[in-house]
Amino acid sequence: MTAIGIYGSLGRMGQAIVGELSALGARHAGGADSRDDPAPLAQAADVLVDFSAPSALPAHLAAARAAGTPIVIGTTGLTSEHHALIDAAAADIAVLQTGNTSLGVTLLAQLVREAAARLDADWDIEIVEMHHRHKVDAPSGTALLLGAAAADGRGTTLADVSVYDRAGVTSARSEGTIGFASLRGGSVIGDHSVIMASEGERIELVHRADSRAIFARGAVRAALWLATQPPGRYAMAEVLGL
Ligand SMILES: NC(=O)C1=CN([C@@H]2O[C@H](COP(=O)(O)OP(=O)(O)OC[C@H]3O[C@@H](n4cnc5c(N)ncnc54)[C@H](OP(=O)(O)O)[C@@H]3O)[C@@H](O)[C@H]2O)C=CC1
Ligand SMILES: O=C(O)C1=N[C@H](C(=O)O)C[C@H](O)C1
Repeated sequence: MTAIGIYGSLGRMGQAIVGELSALGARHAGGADSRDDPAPLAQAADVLVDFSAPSALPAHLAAARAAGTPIVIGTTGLTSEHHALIDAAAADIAVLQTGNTSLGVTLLAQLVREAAARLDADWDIEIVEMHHRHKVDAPSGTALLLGAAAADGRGTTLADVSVYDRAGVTSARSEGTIGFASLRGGSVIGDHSVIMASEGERIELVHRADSRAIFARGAVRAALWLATQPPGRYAMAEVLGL
């Protein structure tokens, strides 16, 4: 039985993952949180999952790499420096990083890419997300993932077309940009809307998470799949065969 180690094991996601392990045929190899040395867990586990904090990612990746243990990274709020570290680690171990491990969002990203590819640039794309009051990063990792899919569908990159803040802006919307809005409040697990708006009509592609179990099940499925892969950087769509 595959032993899964959890970085961030006492958090909301860590606890949700613990609750899904046995039903999916996995074993709990243990957990590590902010006061723990990440190395022993990396050595004890067949595969790791990380749902902790961006500041912890360099140490978690280094421990996984030193132990030769594959790692699923679900932590969001990552910078380009974090992504460079992930690419470097993927030379030695199997790594899967995603802002959302759910089946629904993985499929939604493909629908968004397809819609953006088919619609002209005069269809404005805006992404709205809402999460619980405890969330610390914005926009959400999922919003960024969906924005990247839309930009990819249009043959560009999110870095070139994203607009994260319109406070104080006095000019009209620039064609081809992708805008983001983040709402925070209460206990909302995670809602995302990709709005494509043209003159006289509007398409809205929406995903609503009712439970963290969808992320936890996706993370465990990803870990079980990743445990058998050679070194490289992988995506959720490969796990789910989408
Ligand atoms: N990809 C996906 O599908 C999803 C991703 N997420 C992301 O997962 C992350 C965690 O979310 P959530 O569980 O709600 O957050 P919580 O705040 O509930 O849990 C975070 C956990 O990480 C631990 N942690 C914090 N800092 C460190 C550190 N420096 N080293 C080791 N462990 C640390 C905390 O331990 P301690 O209490 O000791 O500080 C805690 O156990 C977020 O980035 C979130 O956006 C969430 C849902 C789905
Ligand atoms: O912090 C959360 O809770 C979530 N984070 C992920 C994100 O940033 O997109 C995934 C999910 O929406 C819940």
